[in-house]
Amino acid sequence: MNRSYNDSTIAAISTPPGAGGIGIIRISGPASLTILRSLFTPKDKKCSYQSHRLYYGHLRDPQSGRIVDEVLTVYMAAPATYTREDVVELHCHGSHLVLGNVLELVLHAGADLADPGEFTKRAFLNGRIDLTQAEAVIDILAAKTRKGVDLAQEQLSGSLYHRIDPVRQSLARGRAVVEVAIDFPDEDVEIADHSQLIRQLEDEVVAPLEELLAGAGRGRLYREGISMVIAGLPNVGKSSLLNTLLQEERALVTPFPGTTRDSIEELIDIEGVPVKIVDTAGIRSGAEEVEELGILRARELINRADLVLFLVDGTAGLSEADRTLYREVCHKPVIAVVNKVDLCGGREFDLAQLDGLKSQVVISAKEQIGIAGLKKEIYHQVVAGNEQWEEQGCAPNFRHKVALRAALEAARRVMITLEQGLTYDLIAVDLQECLDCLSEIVGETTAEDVLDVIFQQFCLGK
Ligand SMILES: Nc1nc2c(c(=O)[nH]1)N(C=O)[C@@H](CNc1ccc(C(=O)N[C@@H](CCC(=O)O)C(=O)O)cc1)CN2
Ligand SMILES: Nc1nc2c(ncn2[C@@H]2O[C@H](COP(=O)(O)OP(=O)(O)OP(=O)(O)O)[C@@H](O)[C@H]2O)c(=O)[nH]1
Ligand SMILES: [Mg+2]
Repeated sequence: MNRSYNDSTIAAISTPPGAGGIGIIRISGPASLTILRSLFTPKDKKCSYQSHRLYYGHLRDPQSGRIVDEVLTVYMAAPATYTREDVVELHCHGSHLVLGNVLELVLHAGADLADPGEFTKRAFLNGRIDLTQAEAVIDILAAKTRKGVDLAQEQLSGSLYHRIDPVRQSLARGRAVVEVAIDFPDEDVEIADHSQLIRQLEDEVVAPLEELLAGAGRGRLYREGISMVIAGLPNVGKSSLLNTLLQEERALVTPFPGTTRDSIEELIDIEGVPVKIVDTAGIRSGAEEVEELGILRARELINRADLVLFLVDGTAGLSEADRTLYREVCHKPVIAVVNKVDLCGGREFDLAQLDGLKSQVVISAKEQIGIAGLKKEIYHQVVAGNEQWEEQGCAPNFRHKVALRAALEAARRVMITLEQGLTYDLIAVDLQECLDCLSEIVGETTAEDVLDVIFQQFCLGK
């Protein structure tokens, strides 16, 4: 598909701000080569700018003739480029000041500053990639774990598109059959076999859509991750556990209760799931003012958490205060973690007294005992009941999920109408509705404002 697009030439710094070895300015559009010629003095004066070849030389301010940077440049001729338009890249020294100077010259030579995501938007509008692939580019840049990157790379290579496209084809075939029946009512053209059409819808539309929808939870998990709060009485070892999970002395640890006041958040990767760990102030009554504020915040964080690690001190035994705190957190998914097992000689602590507790782990945060088991238990809790996520290939995002759901509803309506032998007009409408929802996912009928929202999530230069 080829959407129309304006014929401006755009430019941006495509490497991150700050100092780096190399910084790249990317230019896309019909004036790219003219702009290159006007700024670049190649070492080889007879250089012919063959496509996809790197050329050494200097960028100069055309007005003063002053050298702005020593560079490598590449011209890539349309359509075999990232955007399908003529593209030029200027590989400069990675100083933001140098890149700023060069960009200014490029804009002066006739380019417009690219909007965030505009290069990728052009790749989409010019039909090189579909919308799910463009979204995958965002996901690659935003992924928090290697697994997240893997899933995004799969989607970039078209995995989601290739799951949705056959469903669309099947719907289009079904629609053709129904339309013939609508167009020739007098000739008594009937859909030959309702049950066959129903079967086709079930196998080729409903089942694949259900499977894709089931993967949406997985998409959310690996994209957004979960928030896990470490909660417990003062001094049970919460900050020690944070440090051990991070393998870094991030939080202060002292033998004095009431050490942590402000909450501390850090991200770790548990089997590919981004887990935000939050260390909180130990909860107790009668604390002084500053500590009390920390405790208030701890309670808020517990309420917002996806998972609570309820930490208790294995040497001290389960106190009344522990029980009270447990009652506060037990409306959440909870793992009870018995700490300081190095001091209590591996003696298991009876947490059966805690109502409804399903999961318990024994560790030593200080001596790093039982940490692998704890991580396994965290992962188990996070995917509980969704183990099939491991095997599935696609990870639809929220936008895909909403459209998949609407498509599925429309497909089910078609089946019901067929079963009840109602009019073909109704069937045609719902088939089209289903098709439209899927076309929206891959970007063929997506409204301009939705596209804007998607591409605004990109960073500059992408
Ligand atoms: N220097 C540089 N590195 C980069 C990029 C870039 O734009 N510039 N990329 C930017 O994100 C990524 C690479 N992605 C790309 C994807 C497609 C095409 C491309 O030219 N595709 C054409 C031609 C393929 C071919 O030669 O067969 C096509 O698909 O038609 C280029 C880069 C990562 N590294
Ligand atoms: N022997 C032993 N000591 C531990 C263990 N975990 C923590 N400690 C000690 O317990 C004390 C309190 O540890 P912290 O990690 O500061 O405890 P906390 O729960 O963060 O305390 P607050 O921030 O005051 O709520 C420190 O002296 C730690 O060295 C453990 O597994 N074994
Ligand atoms: Mg602490």
